[in-house]
Amino acid sequence: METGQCAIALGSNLGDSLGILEAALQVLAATPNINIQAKSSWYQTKPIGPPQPDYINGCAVLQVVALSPQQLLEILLQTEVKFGRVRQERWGARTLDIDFLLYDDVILDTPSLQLPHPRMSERAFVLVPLAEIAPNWVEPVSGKAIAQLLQALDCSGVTKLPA
Ligand SMILES: Nc1ncnc2c1ncn2[C@@H]1O[C@H](COP(=O)(O)OP(=O)(O)OP(=O)(O)O)[C@@H](O)[C@H]1O
Ligand SMILES: Nc1nc2c(c(=O)[nH]1)N=C(CO)CN2
Repeated sequence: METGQCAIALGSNLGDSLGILEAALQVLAATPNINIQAKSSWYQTKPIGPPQPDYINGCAVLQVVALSPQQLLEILLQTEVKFGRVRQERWGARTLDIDFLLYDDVILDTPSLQLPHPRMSERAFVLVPLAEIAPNWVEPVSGKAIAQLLQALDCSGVTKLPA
């Protein structure tokens, strides 16, 4: 059966963020046709957007079997809902945000799903953890590897948490 490699970013800045993020990864690991191949450290990050508490962010690489990009997005959105995500202000505080970053070298531009995630390359809170687990993955729009994209960013607001 067809397999794919996907990268996701997770973030939380409301409630027991670390507990929520770990539990979300467990839910994904227990989902049929999804295997977690790598998981980054967690990072405390300064909020981008409106004033709000610091976030905890991290990334994971998933191997998926017989799941289209749209099907994986649905699973990620359902997982957000499970952890009480209520959609409010754009870029405002949330218990769980999961962004779908990459699916192999797929480029997609539909109303419900854009791949690669269009804002990933400008976000140190995404690229720092992703570079830890997938530094050589080439972002297909820029043609640049994650580690190379990261060199252009200011990472001063991103602090690794102890394991
Ligand atoms: N690559 C993607 N990952 C996640 N959601 C996406 C993606 N591309 C499009 N979407 C759509 O965007 C919506 C998610 O928006 P959401 O409110 O989570 O954005 P945000 O997290 O506030 O902002 P940002 O997208 O800048 O991280 C989803 O309903 C989904 O259909
Ligand atoms: N540091 C940080 N800032 C953010 C984040 C996030 O995950 N981390 N998510 C946002 C909404 O997508 C808006 N701002």
